[in-house]
Amino acid sequence: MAMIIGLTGGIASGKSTVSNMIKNLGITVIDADIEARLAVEIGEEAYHKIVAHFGQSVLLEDGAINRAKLGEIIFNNEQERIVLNGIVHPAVRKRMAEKQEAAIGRGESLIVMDIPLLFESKLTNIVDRILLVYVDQEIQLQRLMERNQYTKEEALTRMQSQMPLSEKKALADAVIDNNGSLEKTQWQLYNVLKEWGFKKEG
Ligand SMILES: CC(C)(COP(=O)(O)OP(=O)(O)OC[C@H]1O[C@@H](n2cnc3c(N)ncnc32)[C@H](O)[C@@H]1O)[C@@H](O)C(=O)NCCC(=O)NCCS
Ligand SMILES: Nc1ncnc2c1ncn2[C@@H]1O[C@H](COP(=O)(O)OP(=O)(O)OP(=O)(O)O)[C@@H](O)[C@H]1O
Repeated sequence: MAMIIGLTGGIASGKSTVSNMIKNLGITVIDADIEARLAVEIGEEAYHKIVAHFGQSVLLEDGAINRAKLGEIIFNNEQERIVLNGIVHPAVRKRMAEKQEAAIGRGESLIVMDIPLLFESKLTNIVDRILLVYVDQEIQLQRLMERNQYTKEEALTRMQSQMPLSEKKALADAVIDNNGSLEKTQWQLYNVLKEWGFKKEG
């Protein structure tokens, strides 16, 4: 039986950073953000539903989804966010389940699902263990503003559209504190994986 680890956190808490460390160990990581991008490519079912609801104004000249524009709408309006989630999330779940089946078929014993909204979308039942990447709110804000060149307000509206990391902390099986250096984060990751039965080869 494969063990499925749900890797979660908050926006800019360091999930991709940790997920890259996990991939470097040869473990398959299935990334919800990537699947969500693929699910809304031109021609996909979710793409058509987005255009039908949000209109042509959320499209770029080449017809692709204007992610900045759609983000502006949904991070400032909960109702619209619920509509978008309702369109995109079923397709993401389906795509992730297919990739998980394929990894199990290859005989992999540890599979990581990187799901930013694991708690918000009530997906905790699809994983065996939950690993949370945690940072303090101030650092989260600072890293998000820096990475995306957002104003403080833009960054805060995005953070506020998610469950606070302090609440997620209490619901996780293990927590990686990513306030410090990358070395400290890497060390914590090794310890958790070791505790959960992962043996590094070589
Ligand atoms: C609104 C969109 C177009 C903005 O795209 P953009 O390229 O700016 O951001 P990206 O997709 O890289 O997401 C960055 C982070 O934003 C946060 N986030 C994204 N969508 C949501 C949401 N609906 N609610 C809360 N937080 C969200 C997550 O922490 C995610 O890791 C895009 O995020 C989207 O399609 N969201 C809906 C699908 C979704 O929920 N994706 C997240 C995981 S399935
Ligand atoms: N320990 C750290 N020290 C300094 N900077 C860090 C650290 N961990 C991550 N960062 C930086 O913080 C930013 C957010 O990290 P990352 O992109 O991994 O977060 P994320 O949780 O995957 O975000 P999102 O959900 O928005 O995609 C990035 O610019 C990254 O380089």
